[in-house]
Amino acid sequence: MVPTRPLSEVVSEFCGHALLLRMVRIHVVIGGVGRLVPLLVLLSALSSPLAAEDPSLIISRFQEYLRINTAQPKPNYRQAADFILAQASSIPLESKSFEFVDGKPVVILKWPGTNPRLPSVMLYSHTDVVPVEQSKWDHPAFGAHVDQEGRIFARGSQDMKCVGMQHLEAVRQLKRSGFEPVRTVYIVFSPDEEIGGHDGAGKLAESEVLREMNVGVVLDEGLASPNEKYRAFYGERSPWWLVIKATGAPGHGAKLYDNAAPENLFKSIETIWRFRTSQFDMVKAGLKAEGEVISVNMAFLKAGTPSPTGFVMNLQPSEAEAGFDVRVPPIADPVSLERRIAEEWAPISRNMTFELKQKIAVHDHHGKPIITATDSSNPWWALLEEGVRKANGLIGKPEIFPASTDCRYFRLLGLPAIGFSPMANTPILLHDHNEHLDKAEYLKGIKVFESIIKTYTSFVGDSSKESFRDEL
Ligand SMILES: CSCC[C@H](NC=O)C(=O)O
Ligand SMILES: [Zn+2]
Ligand SMILES: [Zn+2]
Repeated sequence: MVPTRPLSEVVSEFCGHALLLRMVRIHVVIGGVGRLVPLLVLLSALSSPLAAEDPSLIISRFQEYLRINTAQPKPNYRQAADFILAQASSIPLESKSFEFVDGKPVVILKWPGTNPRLPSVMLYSHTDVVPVEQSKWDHPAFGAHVDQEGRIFARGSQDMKCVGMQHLEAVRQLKRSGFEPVRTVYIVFSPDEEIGGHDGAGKLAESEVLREMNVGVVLDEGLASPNEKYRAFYGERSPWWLVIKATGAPGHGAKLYDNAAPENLFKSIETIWRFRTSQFDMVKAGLKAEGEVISVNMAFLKAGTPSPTGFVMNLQPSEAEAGFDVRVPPIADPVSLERRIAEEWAPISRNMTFELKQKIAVHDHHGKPIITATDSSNPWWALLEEGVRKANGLIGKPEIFPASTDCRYFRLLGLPAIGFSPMANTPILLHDHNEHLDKAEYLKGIKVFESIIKTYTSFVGDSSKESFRDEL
């Protein structure tokens, strides 16, 4: 069909680009009007640097990632890596996958800067998620269902597949807009954070691969904020996983006697709980933030003599133990905490022993807290705030992350690492049932990252403060 209007007018409506109009005229002369339809398709692709992308496509890519079941203890890392690599080639970005440990890929995407000598910006996320109790969810945890209010339900929607995809989408959009970063940007996807990150971030941090990336700053995960201000984290508490064990004489269930194992364990639990209350009270009173106190929570309680029908009921057991997840802030004194454990929580005088199954260092090898500076000695903090502000976002005061993240591996190298997941006005649902994130909030987060990436990669000031090599 020959169009009833001049071809140039149709095309002008379609993409509004003078250069392309000229190309149309040339092509029409060569190929005739019969080629109009494929030509328009071609034009729409060529004109994409100017067009904003359909949000439903952005959301469907997020859903696709959420639908990959990467729950511990059997994450499908292969499928996740394939998905990320396909995304990279569609942007396009250079990509490489490293298996420091077999079957646990670290995928690294690269957007080269115009000045590759400047330290790079690393946008970091983990690909694994925690397991789910599906029966307690209203929607399939790996279905990425969007409800009527626009909430996307999936394990990982907050922790932290949202952030990984936002990094990608922000770069995709910036590239489309024609933006050219001065600094190189790396987008890194790592395995195993939820089980300690030893085979992911741990291996990357000690590798030559990281040295060659010449990283100047790391952005990793933060937490959702129930109010309008985003949260940013400069440090985190160290997990100490404590098991205390009591022993005592066994005896008849009808006999009252001192120093039975359960009694000894209970005395410790009472002491530990008084300590827990004292810490929690400071948070409740608003004197300290959650990340600034030592938290202690019971993980398990174990005693009793098993029988085919349950437990032997008329026998007082000779052993009893309890496990605690203790979280130690970087400002706490780890030596006095360990003394407290030995002297008050598991004293030998009460036939008690203890073991720290996990004891992540609170201080670095100089005996200093493992934290990222938030003052003028670290330009990246103020630049983060600037990037958020330029995207019309609000950001709260620097915080200590209450749990643990892969940031610690990079901070230990002396690199500035900031925990930041742009989710405002969002309930904190990481590791919870019905984890979800609002569609609009997700899309807003992409804009925030675009602004941060622009601000970070355009910053060319004082690189003398950036090098971490002399720390090694
Ligand atoms: C021993 S590292 C454990 C890491 C884990 N990270 C997120 O939840 C955490 O429990 O904080
Ligand atoms: Zn996480
Ligand atoms: Zn987590």
